[in-house]
Amino acid sequence: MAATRTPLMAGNWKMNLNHQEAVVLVQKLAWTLSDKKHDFAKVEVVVVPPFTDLRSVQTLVDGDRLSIRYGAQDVSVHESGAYTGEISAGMLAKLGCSYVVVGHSERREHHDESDETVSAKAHRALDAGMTPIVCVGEGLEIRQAGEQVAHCVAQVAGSLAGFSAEQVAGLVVAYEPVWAIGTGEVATPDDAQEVCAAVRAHVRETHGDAAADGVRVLYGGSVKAANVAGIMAETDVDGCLVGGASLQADEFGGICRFYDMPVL
Ligand SMILES: O=C[C@H](O)COP(=O)(O)O
Repeated sequence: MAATRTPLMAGNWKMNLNHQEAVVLVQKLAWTLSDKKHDFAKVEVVVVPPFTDLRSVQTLVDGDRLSIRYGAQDVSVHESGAYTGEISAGMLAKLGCSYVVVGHSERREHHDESDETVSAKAHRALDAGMTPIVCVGEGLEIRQAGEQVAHCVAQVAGSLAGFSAEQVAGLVVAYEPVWAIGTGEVATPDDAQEVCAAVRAHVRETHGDAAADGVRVLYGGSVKAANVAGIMAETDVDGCLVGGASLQADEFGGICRFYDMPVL
């Protein structure tokens, strides 16, 4: 983690928690962090609930003037129209979303999303004033073949197609090795650093120093309060995209306060 970039902890709830449960969790998280006098300027805290929870989260965040930010798990490539079941970037922006996750491995796997689709979604998010969190990552076979860097860099190249250097500087890329998602199989800090550094080096090559120094690269995959400090000690890891552990306020609160945690 470099001092020039604000660390970002984003909790991706996936398809968990209804809108009432969402309010309870965000309230608990806010209390937990406020108890510890969390400085949100020091570590940015984001929750990424299902679409159906967003309006309730917005009402709570606005009403209680919380510093927690929130985002959506996906967005349509289309602006509006006859696309049943789709949610547009404009709708999400209107709900006060700051971030949109695009190209999560579960979307790439279960919905066949290509880098081209991911790029189109990232453009929609950015055009609507939100920050895309662009996910990349390799499956177990690619990891075993030692091709994780080439694979992830290619995904980044495809997913960031058409973005200017200035735009890339404000983006977030999340490296999530698929074999470490929800499995308890956390990548080592060295594994995380290897790919995060390669992503940044690629951005430096294609978009220049300002973009490479600005883009935040997160790690995701079985992150917990107990292992977050070691991961965050790596130079090119600027935060975490957290799944399961973000469903518990205490655990996610601990992750957000990684600097209080022991390095294992
Ligand atoms: O978006 C989050 C990631 O898929 C990681 O999920 P996990 O923390 O449950 O392994």
